[in-house]
Amino acid sequence: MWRAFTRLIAITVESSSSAQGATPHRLLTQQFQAHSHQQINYLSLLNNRKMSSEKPKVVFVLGGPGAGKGTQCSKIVQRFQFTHLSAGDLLREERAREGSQFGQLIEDYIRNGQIVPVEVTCSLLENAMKNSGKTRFLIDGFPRNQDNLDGWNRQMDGKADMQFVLFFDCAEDVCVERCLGRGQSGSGRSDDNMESLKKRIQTYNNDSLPIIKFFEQAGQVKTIDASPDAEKVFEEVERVFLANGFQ
Ligand SMILES: Nc1ncnc2c1ncn2[C@@H]1O[C@H](COP(=O)(O)OP(=O)(O)O)[C@@H](O)[C@H]1O
Ligand SMILES: O=c1ccn([C@@H]2O[C@H](COP(=O)(O)OP(=O)(O)O)[C@@H](O)[C@H]2O)c(=O)[nH]1
Repeated sequence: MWRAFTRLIAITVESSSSAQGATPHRLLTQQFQAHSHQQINYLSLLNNRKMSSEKPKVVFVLGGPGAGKGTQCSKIVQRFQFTHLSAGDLLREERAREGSQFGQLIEDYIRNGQIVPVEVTCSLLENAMKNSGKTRFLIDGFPRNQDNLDGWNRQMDGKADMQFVLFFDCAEDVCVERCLGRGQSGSGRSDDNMESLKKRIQTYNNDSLPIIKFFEQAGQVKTIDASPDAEKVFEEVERVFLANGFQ
């Protein structure tokens, strides 16, 4: 049945532009929701370690594709005691995992610049948090839309303390240039090309920016100008962490 489902997804992606009033994302999500309930449980079963008794502290790291989130997270990890969890990397790992039931689904979403249903992403994040045995996390590239935010609140309610959102503010043309540069220097990513990038940017503007605005209205966003070179950007980042009590 799952194979039939993934085939259906591929067909849906191809043909959905002609479907009346239905975006590819909506169709994919509907198909996913209709079939996912039995499939998803195994992700929860992957974890068999217990989380430490201290409630984990989480910083959400957001910004456009190529804004420099991953680059800055590596620097934060070197300077402060944080564990970096990139939602995109976890999805790519799951896609590559032999026997994964979600491989094709993840690939379809990523290539189309769309956002994977939260049940998959949030389970991967929660498992990674538990398995790390650590208590301070940078959650990079998540939550990216309302579905992500709702899913996180549902699944992680009472299990983690979100400290703030680190937002890398970066002009669209700079983001595009950086992603294409990353593709040319051998990222091997199936979405570091102009065609996927257009869709990723559209998704970012339509779905992710409203989430950043939501956090901003709640006074939870620390905005960093991501346009200077990486060292300069990190000077600002470091200031934010120090000002928020991290050593
Ligand atoms: N401040 C910066 N200035 C110039 N290039 C950068 C900067 N930060 C990151 N890059 C480069 O841009 C590309 C995207 O950075 P990355 O950290 O992977 O972004 P993201 O995780 O936001 O997608 C990489 O090739 C990286 O080396
Ligand atoms: O929570 C997430 C994070 C990533 N993605 C998918 O993974 C892609 C790459 O995300 P990543 O954060 O790795 O890269 P970025 O777009 O920020 O460069 C996105 O376009 C989405 O298709 C997703 O569906 N949910």
